[in-house]
Amino acid sequence: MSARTLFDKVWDYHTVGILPSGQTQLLIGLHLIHEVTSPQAFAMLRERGLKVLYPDRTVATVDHIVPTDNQARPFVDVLAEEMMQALEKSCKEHNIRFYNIGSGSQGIVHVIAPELGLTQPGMTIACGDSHTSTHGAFGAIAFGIGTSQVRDVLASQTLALSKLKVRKIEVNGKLPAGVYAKDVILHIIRTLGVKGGVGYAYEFAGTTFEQMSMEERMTVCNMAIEGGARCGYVNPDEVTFEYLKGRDFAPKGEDWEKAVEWWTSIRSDEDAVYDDVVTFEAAEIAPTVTWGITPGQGIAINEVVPTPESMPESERAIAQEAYHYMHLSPGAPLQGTKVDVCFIGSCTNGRLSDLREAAKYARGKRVAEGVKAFVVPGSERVKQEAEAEGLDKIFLEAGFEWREPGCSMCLAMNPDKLQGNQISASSSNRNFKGRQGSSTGRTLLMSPAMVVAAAVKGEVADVRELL
Ligand SMILES: CC(C)[C@H](C(=O)O)[C@@H](O)C(=O)O
Ligand code: SF4
Repeated sequence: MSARTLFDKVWDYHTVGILPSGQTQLLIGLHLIHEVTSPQAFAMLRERGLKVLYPDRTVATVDHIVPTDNQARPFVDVLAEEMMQALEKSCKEHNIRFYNIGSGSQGIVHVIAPELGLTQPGMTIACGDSHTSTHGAFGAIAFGIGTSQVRDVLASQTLALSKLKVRKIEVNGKLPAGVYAKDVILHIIRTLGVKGGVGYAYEFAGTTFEQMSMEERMTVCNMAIEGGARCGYVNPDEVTFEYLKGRDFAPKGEDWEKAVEWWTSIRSDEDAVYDDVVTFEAAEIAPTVTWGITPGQGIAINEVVPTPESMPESERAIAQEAYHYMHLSPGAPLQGTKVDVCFIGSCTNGRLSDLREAAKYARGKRVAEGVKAFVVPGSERVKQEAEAEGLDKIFLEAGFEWREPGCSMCLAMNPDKLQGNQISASSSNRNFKGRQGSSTGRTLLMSPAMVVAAAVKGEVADVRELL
C-alpha cells in the first residue's frame, strides 16, 4: 500500500462503510460527554426509546458549570444544579461511567481523559465540545461534535463524516527562553488565520513538537480548532508511550507491548503525501499575546497593534471591530496595557506543567495592587498533585487565589465572570466578545507564564524580563 499519514490510517481502520451520501460511517472508539451538550442528546434517545449502544465507550464528567469556590450541593445557581442532576440521572440510567465532583478524577473533560489513560494513539474520539482536538496530541483523530451527533454516537457508536485534507505544520528547533507551546500555536494561528484550517486536519511535526512533553502537545492540539482545523495531531512516539504507561486505562502486560507496536505502526509514513505543508522555525517565535477578538489577532509582545494598512483587505473589517471593542488603537503597543484580572487555567493551560511553570515566575513575587489573580487547576488530580508539590502555597503567598477544578473563567458558565469592561490576561483559548462573562469584557490570550508577568506588573508585560 502506498505511503499514508496517521490521519489516513486511523480513518481507514475506523471506516464501517461508505454511506449513500458519500460520507464515511466512522466508528468512534471513545466518546466523552459533559453537562452542556449531552442533555438534549439523551432526551432525543428517550423520545425514540433508544438505548446507549456501547455504554463502556462513553465517559462523563462535569466541568463548565461547576463553581470553583463553593461546590456544596445544591449549587447556588439553579440552572447549574439542574444540568448537574440531568447528567447524573442520564449516566445512571444508561450505565455510563461518570467522574463526579469529589471522585478524585473530575475535571475539564480534555484534562481528565488523557490523565486517566483513556485517550490513546490511533483512536477516534468525539465529544460535544470544540476543544476535543486536544486529544490529538496522542496521535488520535479527535474532534468536536454537535448535540445531534452526540445522540448519533450514543445510539450507534458511529458518525457520518466527510474525510478531511491533511496539512503538515512543521516547526523545527529549540524554543527560545520564555516561549511556550501556547506561543507556538498562537503564532501558527496568527500566520495561517482562524479559517486557514477549514477542511483540514493539522499534523504537527518537526523537532519542536518532538521535544515537547505530552502536556505541551495538548496545548497545541487544543487550539487547532481555533485555527479552523477540525482536528490536530502529533504522531505518537516514546514521549507518548512514557506518558501513558501505568495510567488507569492504559493497556497492561502483554497488551501493552502489542499496543505500542500498533501505535508505532500508525505513525505517518516518512514519504506520506500531504495536501499542504507549512514550515516554521522555533527561533522566530516570541511570547505572543492577542490584541483582538479572535485568537488569530495576535502579536509578539514587543510588536504594536497592527494597522489596517499592514493587513490583507479581508482582515480589516474584523480588525476595526476589534480596535473598537478592545479600546485599542492601531500602532499602539500592547505591552504596558493595564489588566484587571489574571486567569490561569482551562483545557489549554490548566495542567500540572502549566502550573509548575507559572509558579516558577510567581515564587517570591506579589500580584500588583488592584489586580485579581486566580489559578484554577484543570482537574482534581492536577490540584492534588500541585498541592503535593506546594504550588498552591507559592501562588497563595504571591496573592493569587487557589480554586477548585473546572472551566471557570475560560467561558464563565459559572460564577467566575469579568465585570463591565475589565481586561483579563488569560491562559485560555478564546477571546471572543463577551467570552469571559461580561458583554463588554476584554480578553488577552497568552501563556500561563505571561499571565503571571501581567499579574505581577499589573499590565501586559514580557515574561522574559522576569527571567
Ligand atoms: C460549552 C461547549 C459546547 C463549548 C465548546 O464547544 O467548545 C465550550 O467548551 C467552549 O470552549 O466554548
Ligand atoms: S476550559 Fe474552556 S475551552 Fe476548555 S472545555 Fe472548558 S470552556 Fe471549553
